[in-house]
Amino acid sequence: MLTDAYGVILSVNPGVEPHSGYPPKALIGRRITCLDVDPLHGNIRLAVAHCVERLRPWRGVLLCRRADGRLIHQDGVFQPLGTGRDEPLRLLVTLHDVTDLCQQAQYDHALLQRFQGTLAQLPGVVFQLREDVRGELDFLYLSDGMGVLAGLSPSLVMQRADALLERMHAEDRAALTTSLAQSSVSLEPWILEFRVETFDGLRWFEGRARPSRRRDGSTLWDGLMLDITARKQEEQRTQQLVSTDMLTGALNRRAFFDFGEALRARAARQGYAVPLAMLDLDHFKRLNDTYGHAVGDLALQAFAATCRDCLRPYDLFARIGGEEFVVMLVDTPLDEAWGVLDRLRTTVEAIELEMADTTLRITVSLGLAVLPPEGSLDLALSQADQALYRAKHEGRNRLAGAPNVPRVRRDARP
Ligand SMILES: Nc1nc2c(ncn2[C@@H]2O[C@H](COP(=O)(O)OP(=O)(O)OP(=O)(O)O)[C@@H](O)[C@H]2O)c(=O)[nH]1
Repeated sequence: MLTDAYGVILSVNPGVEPHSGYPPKALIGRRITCLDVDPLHGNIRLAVAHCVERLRPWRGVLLCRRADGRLIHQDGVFQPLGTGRDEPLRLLVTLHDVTDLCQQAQYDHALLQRFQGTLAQLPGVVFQLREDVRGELDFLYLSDGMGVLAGLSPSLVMQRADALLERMHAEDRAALTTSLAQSSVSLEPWILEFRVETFDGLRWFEGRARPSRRRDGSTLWDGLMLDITARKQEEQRTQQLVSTDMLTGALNRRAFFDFGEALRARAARQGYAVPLAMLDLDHFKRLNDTYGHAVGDLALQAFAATCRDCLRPYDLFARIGGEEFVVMLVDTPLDEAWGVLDRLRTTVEAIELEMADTTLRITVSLGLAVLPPEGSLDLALSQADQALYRAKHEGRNRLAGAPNVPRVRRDARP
């Protein structure tokens, strides 16, 4: 349709009737603002003013009222014509009914809002992660759970995936790289448990996602991260219960063979030997018989606590029999092992168990063997046991080495 500079309709094409409901004749001579749902303040008035003042086209969505009163959305284009000096200014106006499109957009928007509301309520983080062909990772989407669970703003992590990766536990970061690479090649689901440093300390997460390959060669994972800290703590408590000797707090026999085997495999891979010692309290039957089983228990507890103090947290220390213990010294050269165990022996010797009318002392005998890189744990244990037997035989309260474990004097100092 064509209007003058005041928006008065000069001519219309017949197509105006189906979507406005007005016969063309009924519109000629009226202001075009009569089509607007709000003739005084609506967008049609603004569009006309814009074109007249700036002599530039205007485009936008107009909310109009049809002749039958029904509201419709129109995509309106207002184009100024005749902008020369002698020509009167006219406006060429085209209107397209986009009501269906707008309703669809409103519906989609409402759906999206509901969907995002639901995502925000989930006890986890919904994410979409992309790995491009150069192996660079970036999050295309992260739900608000990222902020709630890890204290990291989703938009920050979307800008820079490293903001999350840098907070991951170093061991888990390596596992993440490996597991994503495997999932990307095989297109098998990705699953990983990992730790993240959050505002609330170190927390455990479980990530699960399905990969898909995109046309540009990148891989896209759609998935979920859940906070599994409570479950992990429970698992750790249970694991501790089943692997710990209740009386002394040392690892029990079963745990020793589990962890010892893992330690053996790691040492074999890395090609180093592990010193291994058997420890047995001396004349323990006599102590039990003289002072009673309860005092014997106290002695075992004091002994185990002393051993823990003398060893490093990552050495393996376990009670494998009544008053029999075993130690595996991690990352320790054999000559140092002599020194460590000698110090342990003398520290045990210095334990004073205060009784009502006396002070009890205990001693320990030790047998040292070595688990070579390709050796067997059972064989090393039996060699340590034979060395222990020799220590007992030679008078107790001493450290003896298996035949293949020569004593190195310089490190045998207390
Ligand atoms: N109090 C207490 N005693 C235990 C426990 N487990 C084993 N024993 C006792 O430890 C003693 C071990 O005695 P033996 O194997 O004869 O050895 P020993 O008396 O220490 O003699 P040597 O090893 O030759 O110095 C036995 O009397 C067991 O009953 C325990 O959990 N608590």
